Amino acid sequence: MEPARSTSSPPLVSRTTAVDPPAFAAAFDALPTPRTVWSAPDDALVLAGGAAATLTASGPDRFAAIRAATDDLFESGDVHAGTEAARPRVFGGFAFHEGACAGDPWEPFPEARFVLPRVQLTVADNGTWLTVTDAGSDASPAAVERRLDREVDRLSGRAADGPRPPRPGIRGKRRTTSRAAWRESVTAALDRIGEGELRKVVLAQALEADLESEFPRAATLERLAGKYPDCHRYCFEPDDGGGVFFGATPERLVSLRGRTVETDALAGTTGRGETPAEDEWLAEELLADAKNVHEHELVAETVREQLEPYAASISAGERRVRRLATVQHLHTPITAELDADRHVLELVEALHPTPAVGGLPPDRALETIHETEPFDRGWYAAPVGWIDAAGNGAFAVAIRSAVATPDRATLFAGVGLVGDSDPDREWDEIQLKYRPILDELEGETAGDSDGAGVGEPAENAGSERGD
Ligand SMILES: C=C(O[C@@H]1C=C(C(=O)O)C=C[C@H]1O)C(=O)O
Repeated sequence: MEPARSTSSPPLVSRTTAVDPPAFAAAFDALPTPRTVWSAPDDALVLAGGAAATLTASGPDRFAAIRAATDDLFESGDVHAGTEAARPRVFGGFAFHEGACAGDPWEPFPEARFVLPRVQLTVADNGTWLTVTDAGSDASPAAVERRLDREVDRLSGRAADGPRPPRPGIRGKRRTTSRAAWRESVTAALDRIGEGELRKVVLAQALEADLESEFPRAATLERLAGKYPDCHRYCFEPDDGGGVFFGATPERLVSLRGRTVETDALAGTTGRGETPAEDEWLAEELLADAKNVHEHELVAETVREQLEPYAASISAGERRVRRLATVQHLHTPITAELDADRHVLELVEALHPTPAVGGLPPDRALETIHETEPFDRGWYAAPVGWIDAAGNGAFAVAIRSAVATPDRATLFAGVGLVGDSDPDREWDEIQLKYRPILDELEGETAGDSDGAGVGEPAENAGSERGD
C-alpha cells in the first residue's frame, strides 16, 4: 500500500462570512480548480474550489490511510466558521476497488482523494456563507482574512454571466459491451448463481459519448439539480482539471452524526409509466415482484449484518417505492445507533461495496465483476462524500454518473442479477439508468430556463410511496 500523502500539514486556519448568494454558474466558473460540488437533500449545498490540502491514498488500506490523514489535518485548527455547515470538511471519494483507476478515463483519479477546499460557498438554511481556508506551516490568520475579503468582492452576489449554455449534443456513441456479449456474460453469471457459487452479482456497462460542443460543467450540474432535487449531486475535478466525475445518485451509502447512522437499501428497479396510473401500477407490481423483492432483501439484510458489529441498535423502515425521473426503485431506510464513538470511514469500509453494487458473497461477486466487465469502474458505484474534524460524514454511492472531458463523456450503469434475471430486461434497465446523464448530453429540448441562483429550490421530480 502507498501511504496516505498530505500536501500540507497542520495548523489549519479557516474564516467564514455571510454573503449574498451568487448565481450558481457564475460562482462555479469563478472558483479556482480543482472544484467540488456536493449537494444532498438533508445537507447544505457546497460549491468549492482550490485545495488547502489534498489527501490521497491507494490500495486496500486506502480507507484507513485517509482516516489517519484527516485526523492529522484536523488535529489543530484556528477556525471561525460562523455556522456549522461551513466548518472545515474534506470532500472526495474512493475507487470501487484497488486497481480500478488504471485505465482510461480514470488515470487522473487517485484510488482515494479528498480535498480541503481553499474557497467554499456553503448554501445552508440560514444563509449563504463564504469560507477561505489554509493549512500548513505558512497558514496565517491575517493572510486568510485578506483572501476572504478579496473573495467576497469577487463572488458575493455575482450575477449570471449570460444565458445557460445548451446541452452539448452527441456526435457518436460506443458501448463497451455488445448485446451478444451482455447475454453471454449474464448467462455465465446466472450459471454461477444456479450452481450456488453466487447469490447476486451487479454487472455494469460503460457508454462513451463524443460531444458536439464543449461539456458545460456548471449548466449540467444545474440541470441535474432541477431534475433530481432529492438525490445526492456531486462533482469532483481531479488536480489536472481536465476531466470531471459527476452525477446525481438516489443511493446513500452512510451518514454519521454523533452516534446516529442513516443508510439505505436501494435495489430492485422498474420503469416510469406514461401516466400517473401506469406509474402506480408499475410501483405496485414492483412491490409485489418476487425477483425484485429477493434482490432487494439481499441488500437490506447484508447492510444490517454489516452494521451489527458497530451498533447498539438497528431499525429498518418500511420497504417502499422510490420514484425518480426515469426509474422506480425498492427502498428501505435503515438507521442505527452506534455502540461507541466511531469514524464515518469505519462504516464506509464496512459497508462498501453493498450488494446493491457488488454482490454476494462479496469476494466471489468481485471476482465475477473483474472477469466480466471490459472496463475500469474507477469511482463509479464507489463511496463519495465528506468528513469533518469529529469523524462525522456523509457518503453516497456514486451511481448515475459519468466522467466528462471537454469533448467526451463516459457513462456507467449496472444491474443486480439474481437467479431469475432475464438478460434482455436487464439490458433495458441499464439503458434507463443511463438516461439521467444522457438526457443532459443530448441536444437541446424546448423549455429550458436560464440559470438559477445557488441553492435555489428546484422543481421536485421525485417522490416516495409505500404499499
Ligand atoms: C448499479 C446501479 O444501480 C443499483 C442497482 C439497482 C438494481 O439492480 O435494481 C438499483 C439501484 C442501485 O442500487 C446503477 O445505477 O449503476
